[in-house]
Amino acid sequence: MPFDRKTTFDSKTAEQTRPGSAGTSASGKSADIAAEQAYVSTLYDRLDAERELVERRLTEALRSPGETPQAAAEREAASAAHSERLAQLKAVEQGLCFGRLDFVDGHDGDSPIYIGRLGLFDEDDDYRPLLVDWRAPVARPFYLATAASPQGVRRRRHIRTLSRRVVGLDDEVLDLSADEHSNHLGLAGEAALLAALERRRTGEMSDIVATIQAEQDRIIRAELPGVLVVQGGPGTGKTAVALHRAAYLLYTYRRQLTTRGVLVVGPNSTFLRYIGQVLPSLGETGVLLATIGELFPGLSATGVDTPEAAEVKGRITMADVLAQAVRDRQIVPEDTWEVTVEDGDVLVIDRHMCERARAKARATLRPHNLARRVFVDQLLDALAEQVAQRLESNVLDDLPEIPLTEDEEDSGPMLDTRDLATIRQELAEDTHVQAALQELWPKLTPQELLSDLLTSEERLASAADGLLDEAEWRALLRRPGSLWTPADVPLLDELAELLGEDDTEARARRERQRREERAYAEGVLHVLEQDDEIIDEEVVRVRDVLDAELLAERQEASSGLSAAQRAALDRSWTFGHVIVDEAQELSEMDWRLLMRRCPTRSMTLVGDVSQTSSPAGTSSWENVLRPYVGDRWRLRELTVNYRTPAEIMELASAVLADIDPELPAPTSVRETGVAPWQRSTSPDDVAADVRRWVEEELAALDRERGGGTLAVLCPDSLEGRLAAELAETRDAAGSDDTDDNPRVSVLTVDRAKGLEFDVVIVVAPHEIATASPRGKNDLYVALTRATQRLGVVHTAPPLPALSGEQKSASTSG
Ligand SMILES: Nc1ncnc2c1ncn2[C@@H]1O[C@H](COP(=O)(O)OP(=O)(O)OP(=O)(O)O)[C@@H](O)[C@H]1O
Repeated sequence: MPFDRKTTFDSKTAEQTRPGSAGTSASGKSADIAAEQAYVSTLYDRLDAERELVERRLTEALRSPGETPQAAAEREAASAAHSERLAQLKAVEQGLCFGRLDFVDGHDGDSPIYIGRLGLFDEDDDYRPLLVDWRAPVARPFYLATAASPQGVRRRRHIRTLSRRVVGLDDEVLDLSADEHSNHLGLAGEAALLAALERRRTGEMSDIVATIQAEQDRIIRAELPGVLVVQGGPGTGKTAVALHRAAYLLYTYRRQLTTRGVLVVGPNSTFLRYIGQVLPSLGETGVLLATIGELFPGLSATGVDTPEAAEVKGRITMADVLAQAVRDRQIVPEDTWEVTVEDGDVLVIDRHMCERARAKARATLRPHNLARRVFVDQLLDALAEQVAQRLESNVLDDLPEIPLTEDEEDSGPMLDTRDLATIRQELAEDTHVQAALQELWPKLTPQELLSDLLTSEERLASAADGLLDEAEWRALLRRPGSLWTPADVPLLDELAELLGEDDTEARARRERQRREERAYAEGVLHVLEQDDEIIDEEVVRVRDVLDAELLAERQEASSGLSAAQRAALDRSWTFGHVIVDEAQELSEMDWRLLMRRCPTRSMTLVGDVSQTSSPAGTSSWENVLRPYVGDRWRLRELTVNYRTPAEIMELASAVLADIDPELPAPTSVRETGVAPWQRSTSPDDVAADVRRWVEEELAALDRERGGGTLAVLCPDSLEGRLAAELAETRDAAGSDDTDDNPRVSVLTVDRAKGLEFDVVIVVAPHEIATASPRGKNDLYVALTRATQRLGVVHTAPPLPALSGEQKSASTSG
């Protein structure tokens, strides 16, 4: 029995709920719960007091008049800081304290420490820590200590609470005799972990802060710099780890990350909604959660590409196609152009003039819209020269020809540079000249260029010449007015770089603002220094710890908008750290965009190359990263599956082996004793049969677990039919425990990426597996979404991997 030396008891029975007790009596357990309740209540009192204080400060800040611009800025900064702190204090209400460590004699002053969602201190007792933030180094043994390596810990206690009430305690005594009996997966706080995993699922992910496991903790607390890749099979906690890492980094490297922000990229908006509550529940709100399709401010990418188009758009070759598409817009006319200017004169633009102007503009190596100035200058000079020559010859034509005498000199051109400048200015303002210049070297936005390109056979054929074959570039063609798709976003981003933006004025404005902020910060430092001198000349001078640059930065960071909010509005924002979930789905062009957003390459990439569905996604981390960081990246693996019970994983593993026998399947942490079922039906009856089976499963969920979620996962072709058939069942089942999300969902596999449900019914697996080149990966994803029960509905003969044939073939082979 793995539970020796582990004791679990709850407040209702005060009885141990696990076998092999450490021998605590029922009255002893009640006394323990009562003692912990008293401590936890003190913590909530402290929390309430702190909330009151911050609320008072916030009200005062909002009331302060802010008559001068300086006072108004101070007020805004103070209210933003107080509001953020208040949000943090409110977010930790549930599960404020979840752990306690008792140390062996002589270790850390012998007193236990309590671990929770944030740090609380006793102001009346020299700021003695009452509660330690889970991210603080001193809390680490809570996640890492084992009997073999106890790190001074004698007992680890998980404290279970419901609202503010202590409802149970799980104890582990860490001594070597316990190690003899410990589980083979080396789980910490096993009873608390299993209780968390057994919990009913809602449509929202929960945090795992109370039960983080050692292999996860090492990833969460890995150092900030560099690229860290986390590879792990389904259900190994990659998403959970990624989000807790964001919270840890914000806590540990607050200064660096508050100003630049953290970006978390997820595969789709359903997924972002699913994970949306985890960081706020950990008291962190300064993180931008986005899909790649949301990373071009002001654009909503709601269109859908064909798989062929998505694959081609994701290729790195598209960077060259786009560069060529930009060059194609810098025109040199075959024939001479005649431009009739506003006063009726006809000017000539010839090939030679354009070639020279274009060569000069390109030689600057500036982006298209910035190099345009050079092109325009060159051409205007040439045209002004043409006008000048014409004027001179007109004047000379009108004069009688008088030969020069011997002592007379040719007086040179009749028009001086001022005249030329005037002519040039008139030409620059002439609408016909402007139209010609716009045609030869147009000022372009990324949207204009991409839309022109994707709707024109001629433009595409030219830009793709030598880079894509005809079938490939034809896959990109679309009708004018089509919606933008997520795969367009990295292309638009690339074009934004190639085209550039003439932002001279905006930059001057920003520089002015920065100078003002710095001047303001200097003023604040001056005032603070005077205070210093009045109070105590011996104390460290303010300027020793703060300089105006830093203060200005803080001022900017706290001026109403958080870094995440500012980043969401700014395409060229660079983040302090970027976390990518389901990273295997990103295309080469997506990576190019992300690397631009993170020049320091401080990144955490989590994913599973066995789950890649996107035709543009990757099956090798090395291929993805080599162009950007060579081999300077670290790989960590997660090996334990916390979601999928062993019975379901056995079936899913057969599909994984069919994809590639070398790919390892993670080990399930628990069994449910319920084997997945498989039933067959005809394509005509599938909708009605699935409905019947869904209703049976819902009834079983209600009976056995008092509720829970169910998803039907199906190929695209069946989604509409099944959704219609299940509409009533879905309405009748109502919403999950969060009251927000329906209990029953019908989803295609790409929408179910990263999600989980208590029960999953996979319909038409053969169709899912054959619908795309990575269809078997999709099937593997679908089969690993359930936490309790799985059903498989066949509308064609079962795939060998699911019928067990493959297994028996390989066994007999
Ligand atoms: N240490 C833990 N304590 C409690 N629950 C955990 C722990 N680790 C993971 N889980 C739970 O296991 C489930 C799977 O985690 P998660 O979704 O992060 O896995 P994943 O590796 O991202 O899966 P996939 O690749 O299949 O999307 C979630 O319900 C998560 O809360």
